[in-house]
Amino acid sequence: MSSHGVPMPMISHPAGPLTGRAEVPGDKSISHRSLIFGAMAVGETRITGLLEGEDVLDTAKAMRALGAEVVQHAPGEWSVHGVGVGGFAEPEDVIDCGNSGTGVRLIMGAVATHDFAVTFTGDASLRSRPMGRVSDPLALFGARAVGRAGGRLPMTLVGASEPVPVRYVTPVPSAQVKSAVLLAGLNAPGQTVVIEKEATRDHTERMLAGFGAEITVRETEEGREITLTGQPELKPQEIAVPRDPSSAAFPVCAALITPGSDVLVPGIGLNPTRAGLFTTLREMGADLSYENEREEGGEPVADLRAKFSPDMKGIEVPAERAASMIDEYPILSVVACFATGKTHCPGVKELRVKESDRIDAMAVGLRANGAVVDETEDSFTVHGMGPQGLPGGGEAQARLDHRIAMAFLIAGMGAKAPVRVDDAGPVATSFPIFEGLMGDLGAKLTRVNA
Ligand SMILES: O=C(O)C1=C[C@@H](OP(=O)(O)O)[C@@H](O)[C@H](O)C1
Ligand SMILES: C=C(OP(=O)(O)O)C(=O)O
Repeated sequence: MSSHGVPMPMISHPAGPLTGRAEVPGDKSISHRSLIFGAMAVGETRITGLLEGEDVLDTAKAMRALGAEVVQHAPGEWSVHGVGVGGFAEPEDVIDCGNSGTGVRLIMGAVATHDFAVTFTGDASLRSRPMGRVSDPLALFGARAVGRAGGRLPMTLVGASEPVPVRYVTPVPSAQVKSAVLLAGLNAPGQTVVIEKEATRDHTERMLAGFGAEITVRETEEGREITLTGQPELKPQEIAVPRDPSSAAFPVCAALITPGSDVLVPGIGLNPTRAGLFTTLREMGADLSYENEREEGGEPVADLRAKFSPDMKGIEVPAERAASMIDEYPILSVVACFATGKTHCPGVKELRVKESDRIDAMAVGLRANGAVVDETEDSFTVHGMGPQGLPGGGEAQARLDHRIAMAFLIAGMGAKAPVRVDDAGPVATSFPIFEGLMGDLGAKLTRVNA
């Protein structure tokens, strides 16, 4: 079920070879930021390759509600006429961010240093996720938040009328928390400093610098320290959004586990804060190569070529790598079923507060399809079954989580028997063309009645 629909069950049947070219959509993290930063610049930002998934479309609506002019000109081609830092207007209604943690947390940051109140909500998944991790640091700027028990949405944020700059050490490895503080800092006078002990994706730092903000990053004993000078005039940009490595993960992993496959996934951003899955797969012995390596918009980019890999081995995934592949653990746990030996993933407590509890969702769904998975509060282990792979034949619950739905649909392609997913609707939040794209490669996905 998407935030507005009925459940859409889907069955993924064991597939023949998957072959061809998989042009995945634009990066979700960069798409949200293009719209939000564009809305805070003075003048017109033009965007190509924007991800038109539900999460990003909800952010576009929110930017309109705050006073920016956001226009779609053609598929993927958008413009945002920004209102300048400090220029947002009080929205007339509640802001509904649907399924998107990134959307709600970044927008909460962006409005926290404006002198008005905004009420935020989302779908059942987003309403279950913790927002205190954002409202706590925003209180340091002078904002006040009232939400449901446990810091859940709906939540009303009363912005600071006289914001002060903040120094904040993030207590969890989260680019959303870091970004919320930096966005609030944009409209506070003086320098806002965020320190993160573990580096998380750095799109906010890179893009704000591109928009002309004064932002510096240095390594200190405490961690990675980011200093932003408040109240800049952000200059509008031309942004070409690179293709999303988190979406590329699905056709890549499908090829690795499906006999005879050879798939090319062109133009994928390999920013080191995002590319942990591909490093892990190569360590496991996957036949995954980077072709035509180049730079685009200051980011490393390559075409990924993935081939069926019957000789993968289970590995210990370093905990330090977790942030750089945090959204990819569901699909990694599927690939791990097809490797020989155990794959152990420590340091992944954050998976418990995503769109679903992803450790539990994967463990339960994989077990229902014949795998052995152990879990602790902050880790899990998949007992690989070697090239004979996953038996399949079971159902998995998507739990309003796009990555869980897609991971199990990919599992069915390499499994011995079909895998049924109770609801493929959430896939549209980040990868609206998934069904057609995988079908064109040779996957057999069928929609069934609820
Ligand atoms: O900043 C971002 O764009 C994101 C940060 C990550 O969340 P956390 O900040 O909660 O780790 C990630 O899981 C999410 O898909 C996108
Ligand atoms: C965690 C994710 O997204 P968000 O936090 O933006 O809902 C994701 O896309 O895997």
